[in-house]
Amino acid sequence: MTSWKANSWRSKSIQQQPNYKDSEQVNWVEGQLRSFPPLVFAEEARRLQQHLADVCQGQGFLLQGGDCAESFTDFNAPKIRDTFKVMLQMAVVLTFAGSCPVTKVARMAGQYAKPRSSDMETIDGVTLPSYRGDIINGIDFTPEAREPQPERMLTAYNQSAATLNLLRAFAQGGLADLHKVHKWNMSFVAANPLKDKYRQVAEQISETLHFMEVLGINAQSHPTIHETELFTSHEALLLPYEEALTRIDTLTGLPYDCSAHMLWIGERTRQLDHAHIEFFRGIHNPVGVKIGPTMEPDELMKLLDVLNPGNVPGRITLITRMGADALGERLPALIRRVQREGRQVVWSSDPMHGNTVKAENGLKTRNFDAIIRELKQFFAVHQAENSYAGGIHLEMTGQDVTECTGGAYQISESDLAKRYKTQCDPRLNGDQVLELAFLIADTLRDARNGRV
Ligand SMILES: O=C[C@H](O)[C@H](O)COP(=O)(O)O
Ligand SMILES: C=C(OP(=O)(O)O)C(=O)O
Ligand SMILES: [Mn+2]
Repeated sequence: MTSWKANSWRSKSIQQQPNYKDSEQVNWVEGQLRSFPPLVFAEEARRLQQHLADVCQGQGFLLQGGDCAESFTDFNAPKIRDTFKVMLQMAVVLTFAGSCPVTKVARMAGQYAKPRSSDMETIDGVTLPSYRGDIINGIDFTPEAREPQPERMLTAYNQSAATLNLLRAFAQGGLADLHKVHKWNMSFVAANPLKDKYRQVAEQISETLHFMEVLGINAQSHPTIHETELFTSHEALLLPYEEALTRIDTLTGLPYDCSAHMLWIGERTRQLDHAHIEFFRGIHNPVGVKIGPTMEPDELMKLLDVLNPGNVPGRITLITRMGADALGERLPALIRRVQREGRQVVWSSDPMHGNTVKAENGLKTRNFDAIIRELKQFFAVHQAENSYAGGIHLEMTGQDVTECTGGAYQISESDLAKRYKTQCDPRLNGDQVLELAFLIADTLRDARNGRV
């Protein structure tokens, strides 16, 4: 294999990139980004990889989630706070159910570039380039907005820095206090129409916290009760941006993409001989790979050979997004091959992207039951294959949007337009995503007990 450089992807074929008109402006923006400080520290990425290595061994669980696409305009503290809170609330339920540490990785502070099914969009007979995420072009349906603008990379950097700053403050400044998070969960259960379903787990957690208090385990004796650790991630789609934030770590001398702790490769850009795989093979961050229903075992092995030649645990997270109907048929062969060849991977389930449908009114949506069905099948298939189902990957927000149908509040297709705010794909709202955590609590507990 040829030697790797942060820019060696440039000699390969590439998918899903913008066509910038002004290449001098692109060069200038890249120069600016190269001169800016990294957003994360390589040591943090190694720490996340260690957590993921534990998940590989069945000693933890990965919770990854956030917007499909972050927005430049809908950017404010309550929005960041609400998603942060709901992730913590889910993590408490999953930690309790699985009796294992839950590693939290947000799709935040950098999730701005979107691959699209079609390069063009047509509305009422007018055809324009598709929206590709705020780091590339604007969502408004006008020729000006849809023109890719390189300076958007600078806004994305600045906004990522501000988001990360607030997340770090929330994580360490007291908002993450375990007792507080549990109180929010109790309020969620009390208000939910299906409260009887969720009450038992919530009460068991209350009893456990009370027991800990009695033993003197509190925030004074154990400061970790008062804080948490949250990592960031996004799809590293826009390679000029990712290249410019790739730095040599002074401690190890190795290249890390310092735009986030974890980066993933999308389903549409994982061609073995293309640019994204070339870029990813050289960075040392933990890496996710989206795996759709067409993936074959041979191809998966080749991908792992390139991305993780040393078979290092925690380096690779395989994020399956096959759809509730295809997963049962497609996943077992991949698991068997991974096991037969002794490959170290975290298996995570994205139950969102294989279950997208178009509602009658034309809005993209996903049904809550289909999402739960894919998740439950993911756990069942792993259990049947004696493999460890190590994580979930969700498009979600803490806010009260109406983008996915179903859940206890029975959002119907006709409700979708009420608060449909996503920039790209439909997200689970705060209530739906907590329900999901409570609903899979038993499944996770059984899966982990089956293994022990
Ligand atoms: O988030 C993922 C993709 O960008 C998204 O699912 C593509 O959506 P599209 O089919 O509307 O292009
Ligand atoms: C683009 C995404 O997913 P996928 O590559 O799996 O379609 C995404 O996670 O938003
Ligand atoms: Mn998406």
